[in-house]
Amino acid sequence: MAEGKKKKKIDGAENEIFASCDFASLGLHPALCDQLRDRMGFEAPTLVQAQAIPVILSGRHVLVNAATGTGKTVTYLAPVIHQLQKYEQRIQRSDGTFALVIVPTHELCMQVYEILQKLLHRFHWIVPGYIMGGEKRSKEKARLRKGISILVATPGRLLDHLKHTSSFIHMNLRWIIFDEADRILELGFGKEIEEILDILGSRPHVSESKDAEFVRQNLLLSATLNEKVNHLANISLENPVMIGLDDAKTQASSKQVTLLDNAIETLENSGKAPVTPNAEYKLPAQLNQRYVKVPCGSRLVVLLSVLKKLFTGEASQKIVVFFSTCDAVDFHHALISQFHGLSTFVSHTETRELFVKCNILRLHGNMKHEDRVKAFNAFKSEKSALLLSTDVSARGLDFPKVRCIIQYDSPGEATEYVHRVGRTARLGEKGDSLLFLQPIEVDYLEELKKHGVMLTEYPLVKLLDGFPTKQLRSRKFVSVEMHPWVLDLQKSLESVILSDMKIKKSAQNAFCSWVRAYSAHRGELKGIFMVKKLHLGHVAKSFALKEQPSLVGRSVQKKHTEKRKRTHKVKEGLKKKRKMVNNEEGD
Ligand SMILES: Nc1ncnc2c1ncn2[C@@H]1O[C@H](COP(=O)(O)OP(=O)(O)OP(=O)(O)O)[C@@H](O)[C@H]1O
Repeated sequence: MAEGKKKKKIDGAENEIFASCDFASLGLHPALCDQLRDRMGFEAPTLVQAQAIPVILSGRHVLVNAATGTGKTVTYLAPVIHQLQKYEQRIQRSDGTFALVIVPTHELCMQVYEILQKLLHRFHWIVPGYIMGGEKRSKEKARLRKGISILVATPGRLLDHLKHTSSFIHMNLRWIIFDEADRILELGFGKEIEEILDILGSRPHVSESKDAEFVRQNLLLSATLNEKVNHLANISLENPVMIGLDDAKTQASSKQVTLLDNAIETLENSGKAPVTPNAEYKLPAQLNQRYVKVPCGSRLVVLLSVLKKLFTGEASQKIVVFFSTCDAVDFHHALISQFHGLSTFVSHTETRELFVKCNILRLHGNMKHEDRVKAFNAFKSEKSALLLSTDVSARGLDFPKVRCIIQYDSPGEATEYVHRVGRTARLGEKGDSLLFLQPIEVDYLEELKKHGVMLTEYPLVKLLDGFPTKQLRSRKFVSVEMHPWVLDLQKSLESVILSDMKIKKSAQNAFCSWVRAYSAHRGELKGIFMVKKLHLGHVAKSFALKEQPSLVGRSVQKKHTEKRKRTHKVKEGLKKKRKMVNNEEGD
């Protein structure tokens, strides 16, 4: 939370974060403005808030596209609260739900709910609430029966209650908001969303329950929009105002965006979302983006070396490492939490210390709900910690002061790259990101370039040369794989695996699911991340496994074929595949 943050300018006016106006001038109620200032520490609106809030207050449907960490949550919550507190007759719990916020993950659900609670402090008659997979249905039913004015929900659980909880009153529903709209669809919840919109009678031209006084207003928000959002926009928004979709227009207007008419006039579009396949994504200008080219077999050693360097250089810092599967998160968490470094080289006292000295947390969709909540809260409040995670953390989560994002397993779609790196460099803060690529994967940089994302190379050899080794070093450049530090560290890692059956099993599981996830890349990315180009022996090495690659490889291939056959039978193949990797998002 960027509480008490001052106005900030980065590299000139175009990267200005805050607008030169105050919340009151946007038309918000004074008590809400006090709340934003006193409780949240927000002195001025961000640019997107200044642009969008007046438009949302006008009642129009809106599609908002703004960079990660620019304050989109308050952009939609503040106008909704403003309108609800304005009702002549105070709304009551028995009136049921007035606003619905649909989000893709449990963590984002909790986060939005917490912000809501803070914003509603002075408006005690407006009741916030949440429903999401993992929670007890019976408790949620009881809360819905009592009445929730603003409800935050994941799509699967929401649909469940819409169908089976008769005491869920939604006849007064006025707002439906999709936060991280594209992710909800990517997770395969398109059908659920259509069903939800049908049940709520909220599709344009379908709804007959509209009267002049009580019009529906739907909002869609994301830092990245893709073709899927076009579809959602078409089925849920009616003649929407687009905010942030046309850079030239929005930047030109960003200085005097406080007037509603001006904002609508300047930003209004035809009503069809102009999303092109190669749309440029907005990234925080102050984000330092790099990639490191690492041969497959040396990946684990390089990851640990980078982490060691980062945590040694700056003892107090927060780093997130993204993996493609839950098993990979579990394995690396277990390994890093017990690895003490080079067994034959460091002194006795040193070996007692962890190789990467920090609090190590993990977060993924296969964890128990309570453990997810614990990890999420811990990483939020820690001053220094390492979070190992799947993409369950990639969207919308606002962990304060994250210094660096490491994408150890590549993200796939460029949109996912943007959201992962968006966990750092929020609201004008500094941030670094590092993308791991194997030499056979470097074409991925071209893929990112198509979306205006440019990375510079990380000096890997310099990093490796900075570590001590037993062997005398020749002056000549040796390959990364043959670097003495890499050889020594790899040996030590392999000895940990050899001496502990439990962690060995975890490494094998992680290896198998990693290969499965690798083969699940879709579309053009299949041509970059090709399983057949992988050397499975080297992949095994990257899990510190010494096993013959063919043994593990065969079982993986067999499992993979079986899985494919099963998946074919399931209608919604995409949903299945994504859940295999990330599990339980959106339910
Ligand atoms: N006007 C403001 N002044 C100061 N801080 C703000 C303001 N508005 C939002 N913030 C803070 O900025 C941070 C980012 O906000 P938020 O999470 O809403 O961004 P976002 O655009 O939704 O990001 P993402 O695309 O990653 O979901 C939060 O810590 C929030 O508290």
